Amino acid sequence: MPVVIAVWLGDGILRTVARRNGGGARAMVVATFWPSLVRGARMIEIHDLTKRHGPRAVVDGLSFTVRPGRVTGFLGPNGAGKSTTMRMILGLDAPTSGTALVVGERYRDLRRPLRQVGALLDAGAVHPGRSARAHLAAIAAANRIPPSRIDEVLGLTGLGSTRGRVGAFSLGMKQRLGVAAALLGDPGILMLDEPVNGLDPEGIHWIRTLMRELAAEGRTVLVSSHLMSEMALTADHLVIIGKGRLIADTPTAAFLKNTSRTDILVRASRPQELRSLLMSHGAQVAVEADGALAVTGLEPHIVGDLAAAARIGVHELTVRSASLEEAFMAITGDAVDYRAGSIERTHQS
Ligand SMILES: Nc1ncnc2c1ncn2[C@@H]1O[C@H](COP(=O)(O)OP(=O)(O)OP(=O)(O)O)[C@@H](O)[C@H]1O
Repeated sequence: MPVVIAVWLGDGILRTVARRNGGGARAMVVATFWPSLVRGARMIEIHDLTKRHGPRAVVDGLSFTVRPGRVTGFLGPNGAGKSTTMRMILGLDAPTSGTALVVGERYRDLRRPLRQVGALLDAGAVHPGRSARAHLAAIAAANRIPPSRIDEVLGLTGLGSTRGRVGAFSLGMKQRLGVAAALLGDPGILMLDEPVNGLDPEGIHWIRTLMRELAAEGRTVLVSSHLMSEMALTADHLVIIGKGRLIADTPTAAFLKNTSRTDILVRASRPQELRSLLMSHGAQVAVEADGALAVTGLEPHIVGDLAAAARIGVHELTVRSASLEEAFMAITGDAVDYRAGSIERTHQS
C-alpha cells in the first residue's frame, strides 16, 4: 500500500508528496501547486493601477501579471515608477485608482503576509543598533516564524558568520540582510527592488543565482532594475515601464532579438562606387557624416568579397551591434526622466 506523506509548508503549498512503495524506498517528489487551483495563486496582478502625486501621474494605468516559475525583470529608467508600483503592491502606498493583488488578494488582506510575499525595498531601513540575527529574530517573532528559520536564511545569504551591528554593515551586507528578511517566511512570491545595488561582483553573481533558483522552485520573483544589461542576464521575462506607463511585457529573449540592431561600418577607397555596388546586391547603405558607409542587408563576408572583386580597397569593416542599454533606450525613448551619459556602441571586428 502506498503511503502518502504530505508536507504543508509556509505559504500553503503542498510541496512534497513522497510515496513509499512496499520495501522500495523510492521517493517520488512532486511539486504540487495547490493554490494554483484558485485564482491568483502565486501571482502578482496589476490592473489599471494609477498613482498621482498632485497633478502628476507617476504610475499611469499600469496593467500586467507576474507569474510563477520565472524571474520577471521590472525595468524602467530612473523615476519610471517601479518603486511606487512595488510600494502599492505591498500596501505601503495607496493607489489613486486600480488594483494590485497578490495571491488574488490585496496585500493588507493577507492572513500571513510574510509567508506569502517577501520583499526587499529599502536595504537601509534597518535598526542600526541591532545585529543581523536580532533584526531577523524580531521579524520572525512578530510573524510567528520559527526561530530555526533565522539560521537558514543567514546561511542562504552568506551572513552566517557575520557579527556586529547592522549600522556598521556595508551596503552590500545590508542588501544581503534585506534578502534574508524577505526569505524569512519562505514565501512563494519575492519582490526585490534593485537588489544588486551595492553588491560586489561575487554578490551580484550570488543574487542572480539565488533568484533563478527561487524561480526554479516555482516561486514568483519580481526584481526591479534600471539596467537593461543586468536584467538581460537575470530575467526570463521583462515588464518595461516608462513614465509610469507600460512599454513592453515580453519574454527577455524575444525583446533582445527584436530590438538589437546591427549594421556594418565600411570605410573604402572608392565609397560611392562601393555603395552602388552593394545596393545593386540588395544592401541598404547610408552614408555617415565622415563618408563611411553604414550597411545593412548583407553579411560582412559578402561585403568584403564584393569590394575585393571590384578591386575597391577596404580600410575598415566593422560589425556594429546595438548595446543592450541602447536597445532599452530606443524603446523607452522620451519616457526617460533622467538621462545618464553617452551610450556606447559595442564594436566587433
Ligand atoms: N511622495 C512623492 N511625492 C511626489 N513625487 C513622488 C513621490 N514619490 C515618488 N515620486 C516621484 O514619482 C516618480 C517615480 O518614482 P519611483 O521611485 O517610483 O521611480 P523608480 O522607477 O523606482 O525610479 P528609480 O529607478 O530612480 O528608483 C519620480 O519622479 C519620483 O520623483
